[in-house]
Amino acid sequence: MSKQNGPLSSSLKVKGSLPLLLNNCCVLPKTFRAMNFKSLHFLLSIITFFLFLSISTSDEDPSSSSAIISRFQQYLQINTVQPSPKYYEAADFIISQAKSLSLESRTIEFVAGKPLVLLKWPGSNPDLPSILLNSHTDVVPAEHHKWTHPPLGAHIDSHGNIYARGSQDMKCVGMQYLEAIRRLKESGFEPLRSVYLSFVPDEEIGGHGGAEKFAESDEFKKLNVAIVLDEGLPSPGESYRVFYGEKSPWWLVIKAVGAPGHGAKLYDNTALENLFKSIETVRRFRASQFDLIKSGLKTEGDVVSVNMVFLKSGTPSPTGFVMNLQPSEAEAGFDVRLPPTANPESLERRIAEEWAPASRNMTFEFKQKESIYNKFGKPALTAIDKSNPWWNLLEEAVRNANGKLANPEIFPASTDARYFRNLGLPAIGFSPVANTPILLHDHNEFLNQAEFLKGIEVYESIIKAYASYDDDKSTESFTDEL
Ligand SMILES: CSCC[C@H](NC(C)=O)C(=O)O
Ligand SMILES: [Zn+2]
Ligand SMILES: [Zn+2]
Repeated sequence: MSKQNGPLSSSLKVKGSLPLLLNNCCVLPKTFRAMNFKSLHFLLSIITFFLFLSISTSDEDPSSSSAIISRFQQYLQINTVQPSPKYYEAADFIISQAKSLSLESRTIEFVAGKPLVLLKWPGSNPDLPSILLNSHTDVVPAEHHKWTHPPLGAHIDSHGNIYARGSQDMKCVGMQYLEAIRRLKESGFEPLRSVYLSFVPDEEIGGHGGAEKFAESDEFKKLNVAIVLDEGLPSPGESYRVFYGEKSPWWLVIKAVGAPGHGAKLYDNTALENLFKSIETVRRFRASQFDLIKSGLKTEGDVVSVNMVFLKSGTPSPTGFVMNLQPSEAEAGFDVRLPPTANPESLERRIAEEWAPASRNMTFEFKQKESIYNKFGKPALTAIDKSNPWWNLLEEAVRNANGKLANPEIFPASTDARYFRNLGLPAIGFSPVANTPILLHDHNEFLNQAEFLKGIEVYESIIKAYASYDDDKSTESFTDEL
């Protein structure tokens, strides 16, 4: 299930080619005479190509901005798009990075074909609980033809914006962790606590084959984790958004049945009429929640969100749908998200009584229904006051890196952090990406290279503060109720 990773073949294989090529250049005049124009041109092209490769791969300082950006581009170019991510390519890349940083690495497959790469920077005091920096390796699909630049190209435009699926969600964060560690190592910093990095599969499809199994595993218990950092969201403004909890997904399907009949006939209780009554009710509820945000009474993280994601009905025919037949069945799917402050019992009653009432012959089922509570029966929230030293350390570390945190929020969707919070562990959602439009799962997802580099400094400050934190209280087991 778990394997220690052995040495990988070097990616700098062209390193020794330069002296050989120079030797060749010395004999060029003799060779010129023997060659026709075509073969000379060919030879010169080869020389130029290898010279370029030698310069770009061997001589570049690995800590230079261009080398850092180039590694980020390489990671973005690996096709880890759901539903067929090339996980082993991503794992090989991460392990090669770990090797260049002298980090220990292990690959664990909780589900066959879905490797989770776990890296370790050992701390000098192994008795102290550790730090876990989590990121997922998979990305959501993209509609290639609707992008300005190919979603797996990692093209950098004239403004320094890097276009790629995963540039915000969340290959940026995975690479920023690694680059921050590179900088800390170069500065001679030695961690007191061990720092782990988990690169997990399948977050975008629920995390069941990745973080969920990891959090439940004995391997995870042995890490003795004190605090988890995971993804947040980009901030359009100057301040970094930060998340101490998240909403729980309830993926709901409502089904209506009714008497079929002629498309021209007006009668009650058709399946689609029944369904539309429900859709109207759901829309009124949605509007009431949205109004609370619009009026400033509540924030996005405080309300229940509900959005219709599919509508299914009709009688198919070879040319489309039968147009003069009212169907006997119809269904609609809703993505409902509950904040940790919601009352799940009351929402479930609302669904049964108002959204899908049996009195209208309606039924409902959940494709996904996650609890808002952790395993101790409490809302899965990370403390953001003095009781949580990791929160204070984060605030201070971001400040020390000349950054500013926005007011902490509830993440409006779901992340793998929930699996760690469910254990009672503190987990903070944070992507050090400011001044950037939120383009997760959108067309033309991009991240500016300067913003990416700035985020590395922020993590450098955070990892340094976390890995140096020496306090007796933090040695308490966090698998106990907080
Ligand atoms: C419910 S698991 C799917 C996870 C996904 N996360 C994000 C950040 O988009 C979501 O909230 O839909
Ligand atoms: Zn993500
Ligand atoms: Zn995502």
